[in-house]
Amino acid sequence: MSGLKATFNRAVTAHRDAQAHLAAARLALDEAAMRQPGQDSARITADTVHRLRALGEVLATGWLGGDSAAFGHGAAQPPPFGTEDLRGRVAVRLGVAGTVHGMFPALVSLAGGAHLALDADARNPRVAALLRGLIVRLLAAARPGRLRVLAADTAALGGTFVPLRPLIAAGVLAEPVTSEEDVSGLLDIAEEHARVEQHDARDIDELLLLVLASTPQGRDLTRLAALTHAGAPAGVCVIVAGYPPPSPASATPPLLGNTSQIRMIGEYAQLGDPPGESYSADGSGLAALVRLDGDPPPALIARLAAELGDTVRRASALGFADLLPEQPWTESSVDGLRTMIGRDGRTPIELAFDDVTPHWLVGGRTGSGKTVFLLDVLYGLAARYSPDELALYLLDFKEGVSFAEFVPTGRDPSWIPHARSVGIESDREYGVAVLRELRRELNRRAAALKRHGVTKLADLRRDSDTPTPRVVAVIDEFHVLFAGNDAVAREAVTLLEELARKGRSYGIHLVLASQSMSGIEALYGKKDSIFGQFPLRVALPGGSSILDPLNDAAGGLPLGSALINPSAGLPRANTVVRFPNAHADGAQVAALRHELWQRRVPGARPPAVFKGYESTHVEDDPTYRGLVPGGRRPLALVGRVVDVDLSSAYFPLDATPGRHLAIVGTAPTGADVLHAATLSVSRQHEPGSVRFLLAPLVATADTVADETSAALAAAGHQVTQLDAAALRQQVGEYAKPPAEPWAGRTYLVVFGVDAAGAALGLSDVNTFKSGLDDLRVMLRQGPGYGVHLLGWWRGLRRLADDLGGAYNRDDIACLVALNVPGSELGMYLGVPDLAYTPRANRALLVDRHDQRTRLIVPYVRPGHELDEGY
Ligand SMILES: Nc1ncnc2c1ncn2[C@@H]1O[C@H](COP(=O)(O)OP(=O)(O)OP(=O)(O)O)[C@@H](O)[C@H]1O
Repeated sequence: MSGLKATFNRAVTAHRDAQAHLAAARLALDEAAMRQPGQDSARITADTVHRLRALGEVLATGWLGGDSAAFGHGAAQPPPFGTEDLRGRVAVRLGVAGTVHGMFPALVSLAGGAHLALDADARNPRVAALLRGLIVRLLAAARPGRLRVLAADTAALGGTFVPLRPLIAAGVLAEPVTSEEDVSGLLDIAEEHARVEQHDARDIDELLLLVLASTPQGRDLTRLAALTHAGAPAGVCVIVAGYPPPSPASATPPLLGNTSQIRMIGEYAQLGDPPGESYSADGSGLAALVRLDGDPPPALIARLAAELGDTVRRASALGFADLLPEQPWTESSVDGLRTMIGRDGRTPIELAFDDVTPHWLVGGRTGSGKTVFLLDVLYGLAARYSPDELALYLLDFKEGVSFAEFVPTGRDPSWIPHARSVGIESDREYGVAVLRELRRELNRRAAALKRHGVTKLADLRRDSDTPTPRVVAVIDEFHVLFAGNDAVAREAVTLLEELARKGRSYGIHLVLASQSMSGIEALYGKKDSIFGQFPLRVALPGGSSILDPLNDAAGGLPLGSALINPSAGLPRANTVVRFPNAHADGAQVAALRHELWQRRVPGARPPAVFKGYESTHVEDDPTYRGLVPGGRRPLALVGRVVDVDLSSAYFPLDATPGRHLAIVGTAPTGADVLHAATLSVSRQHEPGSVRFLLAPLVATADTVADETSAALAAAGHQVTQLDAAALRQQVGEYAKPPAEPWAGRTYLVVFGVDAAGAALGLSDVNTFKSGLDDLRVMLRQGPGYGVHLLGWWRGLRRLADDLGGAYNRDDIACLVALNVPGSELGMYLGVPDLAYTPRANRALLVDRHDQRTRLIVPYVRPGHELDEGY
């Protein structure tokens, strides 16, 4: 008993000796600020907060029985706001303890390698309040930038930290994690932090405070224990509730190091001996029960959040402008490209496309900030390097507008002069077209190196006057490319593999971004061969799948931060950076884009743009506008090819048997395609030199047929309307050799050929031949006399029947398939693995004579609604 009494005396004497009146005054202040429930918020002034912080520091230096002289700051001159750098131990108040001699603050040693454990978890409201109070006190005491708090609450799903929400909202406190998986992620971050701090022999840069509202289990508890043993240089402080966990007597939980243990006894707490010191001779801790401070009043938290939020924002403010160089376009990309992408604490972090990290893999769940991160990178690069040093290919597969701001629009004519092609809501086929284009560029560069007799791109750049910019190709949601084990996916894999393997030597760099890698590995056993070439991994929140399976540090990342790993995701190579939100700085981004655009060389071309959702009109096609009479072979234009340049999709109609056009499918777009094909051939003939026989056989096409007829007539062409019977008769005529070969071309334009089935089935009374017999002869011989059929069939079966079976399918060599199932089409064409999925605004162009198969955007008339029912 006398030992205990001596301890009390020591505690109280320490205070008395150290200007007890000052301590008492501060205690009173503390009580006023922290303990009075329902306190009038008007009384909590900035001054109160300042003084609270001051108290934090005084308490920190005035450990019981320690250096009492440290109290000598004097109440009149409280230490300045947030001064604690948390490099060594600090003492933080838990509550008050009392003896017969009076009350004194009960302090616990934290930081500097000291930790705290509570035997009840945060489901105990007093424990929850204590955790909140400790976080508030430490935040209040810490110098801005010196303390980072990560909190986990699997016990109450985050409820423990709800009262601290103003601090979370202000960015002072990271969003607490609530799942065991995310707790593992926090431990990863803490371990990484410890490793980095220990490595760097200098003082710790930042204290990481890990607050766990309950004790993790199994391996994670072992990891937590290891952190408590890591010592002061690790810069980690653990506060864990619910330790030791209830466990069978046989299983002893891993021992925590340098940890004060608190035992909850009803509404009191019993404080164990601080690490390395003792209150008692027998090691039983402080022999006075501690009445824990209650919750910090909400108004106080709000004030603190406002002040700290401001300071934090100012101290660590990271705006889009911070990523930009002083002067645009001054860097050379000979040895690589580099740009700043954000900060780790206060340290700026640069990433590079060079020999070490030629390609990047970016992962993160939807909404994790992938687009923003990519925009930061792209604008950072575009501001540093001129278009002679950098070219961009941007490809986005998702619905949205990731890269839309890089291309001119009706409202804003500017574009990023580095952008060569931009795909928005792209098709997989467009993706493959871009990859093919990149391979062509790679081959061009390989040939140029050979020609110049050099082996390195840098040497080629020195030897040649032609700029050879480094190429960065960004593919957002690239997993879409692999969706479906078909020819498109296979080609994409092959191209990606080649580009990833050889790109480094030729200055072609890939950035693949995705929300998920699952599926890709299952489909192709090629994960390693492709992704092994992507040493730089950028994991945003939820992006662990791009890291090594043992590296789940991305689990607890807050929005606006990314884990950078230049070792293909291996654990222990992580750096967490914060990156600015380019979306939030819209005006600055637009200003930069305009500035770069103004700097473009005169005559620079805007990027080729593919917008997957946009329909296309023949009138806008430069090829169409350039058509004039007199060409050697008339071209029937049907749409735009889904390729990098969106080239015109057409069929040359020459004298080869079978040069006719069949548009197939029930989609009303069929009539529009026929309209475009007819108008395009009409532009290539002088009026009067050609005949158009127009058969509108189905009601759905009447409007289009009338428009076609009117447009032809307006252009001065001769147009004759046919019904089914007249069509049958004309087909009979054209099955015979004309009296005068090459009297001029004739185009039979039939809207709904299938509707002529009955008429074509009739036999000629003289020749006994059916219209179908005549049709087949006409199809073979007609082109030789300048007769071409342009027809829309609504079913593939009807077309096959009209031709007399698949054997005759070359009799109409030019096909535009709309909503025809890929398997049916493949069977008809004799191509079993045909990769075609019918969808609105797309068609497949097949030219049987030159073995061309292309996905196209078929022409529609302006105002045509996209077909439904796919
Ligand atoms: N650095 C940041 N700081 C603050 N907020 C950010 C930051 N980066 C992104 N955000 C916000 O997160 C939200 C999602 O960002 P973003 O659109 O980039 O995500 P995403 O991963 O591309 O999502 P999705 O895949 O659904 O398109 C946006 O509202 C954005 O403002």
